[in-house]
Amino acid sequence: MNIIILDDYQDAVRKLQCAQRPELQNAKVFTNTVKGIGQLAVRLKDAEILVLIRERTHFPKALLEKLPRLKLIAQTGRVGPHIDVETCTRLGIAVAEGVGSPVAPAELTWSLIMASMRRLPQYIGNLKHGAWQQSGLKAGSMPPNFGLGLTLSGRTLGLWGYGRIGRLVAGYGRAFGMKVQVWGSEASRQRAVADGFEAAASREAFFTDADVLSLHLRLTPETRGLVTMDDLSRMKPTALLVNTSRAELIGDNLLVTALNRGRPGMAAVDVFESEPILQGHPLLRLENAVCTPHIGYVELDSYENYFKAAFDNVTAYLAGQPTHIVNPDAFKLHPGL
Ligand SMILES: NC(=O)C1=CN([C@@H]2O[C@H](COP(=O)(O)OP(=O)(O)OC[C@H]3O[C@@H](n4cnc5c(N)ncnc54)[C@H](O)[C@@H]3O)[C@@H](O)[C@H]2O)C=CC1
Ligand SMILES: O=C(O)C(=O)COP(=O)(O)O
Repeated sequence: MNIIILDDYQDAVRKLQCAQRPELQNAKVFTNTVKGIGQLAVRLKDAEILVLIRERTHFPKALLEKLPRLKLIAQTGRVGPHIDVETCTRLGIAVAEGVGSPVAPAELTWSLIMASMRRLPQYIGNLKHGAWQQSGLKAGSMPPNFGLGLTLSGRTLGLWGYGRIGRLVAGYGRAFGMKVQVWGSEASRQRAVADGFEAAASREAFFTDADVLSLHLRLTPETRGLVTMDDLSRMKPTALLVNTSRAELIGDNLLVTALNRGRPGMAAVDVFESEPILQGHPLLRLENAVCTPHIGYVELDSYENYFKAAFDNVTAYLAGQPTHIVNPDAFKLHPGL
């Protein structure tokens, strides 16, 4: 089988020692992302199995129809709107998802919360340049009171979304003595209440009350642009907004405008509308923004469970026992694989 692995710019394949899986030994690995349909069609024309590392390459109908040999797309993580699954089913292309553990992204969220609330990136950066700032950061162009961090205990942690990651983040918040308030769908709020957390009384109260507000939703047509300027302008000038989910829930420009206005006072983000972001991106220039390069799953345990899950799906498919297929009807075209 002709196997192509796309977008491995975190070197997951080598780190997983895929070379030791005989079935993947001859797989062609691309580390750079190509976006145009024409270029992709050339790159992928012989592919029978495609492994997608994350979701950087999109597979709309126009591209899928140009890949006549394709039988399987195996994706790290959940299959999102970047793959036209309906077209895949019609063309007999099976799509498999490889779900990882929510622990690593939940822990990254907490790393960002703790680092940001105590201004660690700023202190560490300044100390490297010789500034011993034991009595707080110098105000400079930063919002008032930004120079002193805040403790978490007794403060309010607002979580929009209570899925696999949100739920873990809530539990860690409880361990820090925070008051956890959940907003989101009725079902999410009910699950949070069943776990002993509070549901926010209203969307307005959710944004007004939070000292730390973190988003844990999936990006869908309904959640794109979900957070508005109205929401952000209700936030406290001392509050921290965290986004490890998807940039499009807010939009980079809106967030930059809100941070420039000082509500919220600070943001910590792992996700951007276009990745990798370019040097000079406005969020990188803001003193009250802490940015990481989409590293929710970038740590050893995840490489072993998250990326491995996608490769296991390829191995199972090749062994004639496909696993984690989201569109089993695709097999109607190729009953014997
Ligand atoms: N920065 C990074 O590297 C990573 C980012 N992510 C992102 O984090 C976000 C959250 O991911 P997860 O927590 O795994 O998503 P999830 O699918 O578990 O939850 C997402 C949403 O679905 C709702 N939901 C989940 N189960 C439900 C149920 N049984 N009933 C009703 N509603 C339910 C949740 O309340 C939440 O609003 C996503 O946007 C994901 O793409 C995930 C992993 C790594
Ligand atoms: O890698 C990411 O950023 C993801 O969002 C993957 O999360 P998922 O495994 O799709 O829930």
